[in-house]
Amino acid sequence: MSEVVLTANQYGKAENRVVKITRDTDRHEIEDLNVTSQLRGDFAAAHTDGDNAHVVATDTQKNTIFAFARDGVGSPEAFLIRLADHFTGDFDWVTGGRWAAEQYRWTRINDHDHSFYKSGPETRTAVLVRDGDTDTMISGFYGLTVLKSTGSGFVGYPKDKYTTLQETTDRILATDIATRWRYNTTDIDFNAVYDDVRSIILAAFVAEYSKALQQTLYQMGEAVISAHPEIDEIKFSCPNKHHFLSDLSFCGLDNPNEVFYAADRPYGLIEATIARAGTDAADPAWVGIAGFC
Ligand SMILES: O=c1[nH]c(=O)c2[nH]c(=O)[nH]c2[nH]1
Repeated sequence: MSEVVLTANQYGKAENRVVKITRDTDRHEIEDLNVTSQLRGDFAAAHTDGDNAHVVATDTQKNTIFAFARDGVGSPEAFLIRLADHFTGDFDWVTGGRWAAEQYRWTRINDHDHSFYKSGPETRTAVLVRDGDTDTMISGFYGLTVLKSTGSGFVGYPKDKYTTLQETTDRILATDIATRWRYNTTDIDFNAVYDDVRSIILAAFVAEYSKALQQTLYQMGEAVISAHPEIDEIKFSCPNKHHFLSDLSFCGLDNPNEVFYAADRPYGLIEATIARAGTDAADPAWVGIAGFC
């Protein structure tokens, strides 16, 4: 048998679906999350000898998540920091871990006190990686679908014998924004910064004529990094949701950019990372976050 060694490992309880209702007054608040806890540290004996003396049960991790929710969530990021502090504080051999959350959006129905509709698919994300004394927080969202019906074009690309795409200076630009950004600190008001980053991204989508989705992603990232010194890096993964002009000539109709066929596949897939100049591009906290380059 070959000699082997245990290298990377982590474990915990994945996808704990926690809904917290704050009902101190008649006007309830809802926080709806999917939380994953994974511990890192000295767990070698569990793997090599089946010795569970260090294995904080995944069931215990789940219970801790629900117990902490009793006090409220606040922000997904703050909730993850609280979990990390607990597990690394109470168990000497837990030297770090990875805690992740998704948060689903609920909006009041007609400003009602305790009735809501789910205003997804837009979903907020947070990942905290703790390695000893180092915390790295990566926040983001996915599923925010945006469209502009003009103010976008695509020209000047190389043409070869396989090129059929016609140049256009007036097209629909539509995408589902998925983004994650890395903070260089955890000492911030995460909800306030989140709201601001989201609105900066939307404002940048609107602001300028788009010569390509690539340019628009870069402008979004540049705006976020410029406005937020506590963010060093932001990634985007965005499908180009093609809207093809429908040819209505078969029945004698013109089509001045009014009727489109919304193709669902294939789609262009445009991904980019925009970083503050001089920051380390290979932060290990990105490992395990799929779907971004
Ligand atoms: O914004 C775009 N970027 C591309 O790279 C591309 N390629 C393509 O066919 N259409 C588009 N649009």
